[in-house]
Amino acid sequence: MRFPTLQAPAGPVPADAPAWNPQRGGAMPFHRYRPAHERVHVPALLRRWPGHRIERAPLWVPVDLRDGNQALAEPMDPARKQRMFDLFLAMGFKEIEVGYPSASRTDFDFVRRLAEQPGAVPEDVTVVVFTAARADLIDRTFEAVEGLPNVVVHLYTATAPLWRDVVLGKDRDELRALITAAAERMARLGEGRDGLRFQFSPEVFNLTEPDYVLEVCNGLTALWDADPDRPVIHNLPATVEIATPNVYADQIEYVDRHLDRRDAVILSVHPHNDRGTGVACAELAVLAGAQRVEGCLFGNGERTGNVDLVTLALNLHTQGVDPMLDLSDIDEIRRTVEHCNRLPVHERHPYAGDLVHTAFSGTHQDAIKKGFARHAGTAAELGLPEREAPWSVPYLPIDPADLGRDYEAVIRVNSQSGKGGIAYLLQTGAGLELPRRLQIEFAGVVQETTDDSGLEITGEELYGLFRAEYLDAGAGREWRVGDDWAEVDGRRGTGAGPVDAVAAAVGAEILSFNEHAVGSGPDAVAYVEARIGGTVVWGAGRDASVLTAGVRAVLSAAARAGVGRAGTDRVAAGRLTSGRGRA
Ligand SMILES: CC(=O)SCCNC(=O)CCNC(=O)[C@H](O)C(C)(C)COP(=O)(O)OP(=O)(O)OC[C@H]1O[C@@H](n2cnc3c(N)ncnc32)[C@H](O)[C@@H]1OP(=O)(O)O
Ligand SMILES: CC(C)C(=O)C(=O)O
Repeated sequence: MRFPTLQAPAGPVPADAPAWNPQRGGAMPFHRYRPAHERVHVPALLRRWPGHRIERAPLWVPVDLRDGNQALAEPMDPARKQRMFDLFLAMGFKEIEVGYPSASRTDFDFVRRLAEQPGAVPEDVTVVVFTAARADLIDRTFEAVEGLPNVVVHLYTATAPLWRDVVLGKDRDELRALITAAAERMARLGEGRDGLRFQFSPEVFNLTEPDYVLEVCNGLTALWDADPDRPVIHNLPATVEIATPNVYADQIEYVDRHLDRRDAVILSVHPHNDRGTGVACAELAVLAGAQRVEGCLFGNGERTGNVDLVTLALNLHTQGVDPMLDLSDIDEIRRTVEHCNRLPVHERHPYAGDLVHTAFSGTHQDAIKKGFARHAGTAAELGLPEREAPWSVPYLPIDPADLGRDYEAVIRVNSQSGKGGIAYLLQTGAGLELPRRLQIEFAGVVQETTDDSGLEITGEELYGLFRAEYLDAGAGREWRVGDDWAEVDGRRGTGAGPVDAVAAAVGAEILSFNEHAVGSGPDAVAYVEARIGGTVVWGAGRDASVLTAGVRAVLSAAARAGVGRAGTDRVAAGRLTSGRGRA
């Protein structure tokens, strides 16, 4: 274990490093690996994909019940499989890979139940089943799908040189012969069956020579006699992600442009996420010509997972493209997937994590608060409900409401928060609209508390702090007022109105005064900024009477300036008993 004595790498600074970059290398055995472009050569290509845009959703195919399932320590039991399948239907998937029926009894029985239970598979939904290129497995697969009206039988074999050599022990020709024999068997078993289509995956496509992929795929297109009404699916997996996404896009575009009977082929992709770029690979592949994407919800799958279909779909949504899936209750989807997979979805997972719409930091909160206000204004101007108005709020790429979430978690306060977030929570939680300078003053109070505790503070706790600091500050004082006079604890003052008169009675000069009703409830809140004894302080009061709220705000400011706090000022000593109010 080197960590306790970890030192900066000792290697030399590369000769061509610019002066501003003093990094030294040599700490990691990187020389053991070869770059992707040496492992797979994509023939020269005048790329078109960089200039394309994604303007419609590809055909989505969830493979959670097969590829996702084979990655679980505890594979799904039949109840969990059914629950996941029902979720896919509810979300609007039209093609669903349901298992590897020749591999296990659970999968076989699950497919049989779908075939035998009336109405288990809606008419417009196609079931995909997976098989290796082995006669016994293919036969069992066809047994499983007997009676299903719309089926894709998905054949796979690894085609990359390392797999040919190490795993299958076959050269290119021998492997092509094995695939062809399997495909012929499938064609024979499927003869005369309506609603049956075929899919082929050259596993580890991304490490396979492109000309070999074309040789095999074009051979199968011909063998299965694909046509536009009964297209074949060629699915090109990045089984183990090994290169930057642009390399995958080049590979897909190359195949797209060289496939035979292109209109009789659905070009599909199946990215994994070993480099953390599965989503980018899928998106660039669609730019490059892919029409169908296989993946798993929230990116479950072998090793670092399959590409995440939820992220892909919502990436489209946030670009104004119909994702063609219903993701409007993301938390229910997440809960179901967590239940079925017995794996948690990370708090930072795109779109779905618990924390992904939450800002803790001050400047982000300030921007979001302003963004919400602007959004409400825009909606009003357009005469649209806020849920319908165009969305453009800083730091929130999606309206959480589109995913069935409320705004409660959007702003949360801790020691890194500023006035904007605090004001937002007081506004949304307690209906208080603090004037800007009071926001600044109160933020200091909050900061002291959160710095001391190191903890987050909830909206309720914030209101408690505000009440203790301001609303209760002037409590315990006796006062009465007339139109232009006031008496506070026996001290008299006069002014243009009762609140002015109270200010005069406690020796305060009012610099600003604001009041508003609290939501649709009976209470009003008043805020006073006052100069008292040379200091400027804020006070706030709350009451069902606007007048009382105003008086209390002045008394609160006075108390906070040290005037009238019990034991600190002589007016606190004597109480009038005939007053009209008690602060
Ligand atoms: C990238 C992917 O996701 S591929 C899908 C992988 N999924 C799974 O493996 C889950 C389910 N699989 C299983 O339960 C089992 O592997 C079974 C039941 C299908 C087969 O089990 P077994 O007969 O015991 O074989 P085993 O699992 O050892 O498979 C390896 C054999 O299949 C061969 N093989 C591997 N892939 C393929 C293929 N696509 N087509 C034909 N043969 C293949 C291997 O070369 C090896 O053959 P060998 O025994 O002659 O050396
Ligand atoms: C065989 C294909 C579809 C696959 O699961 C993979 O390559 O990951």
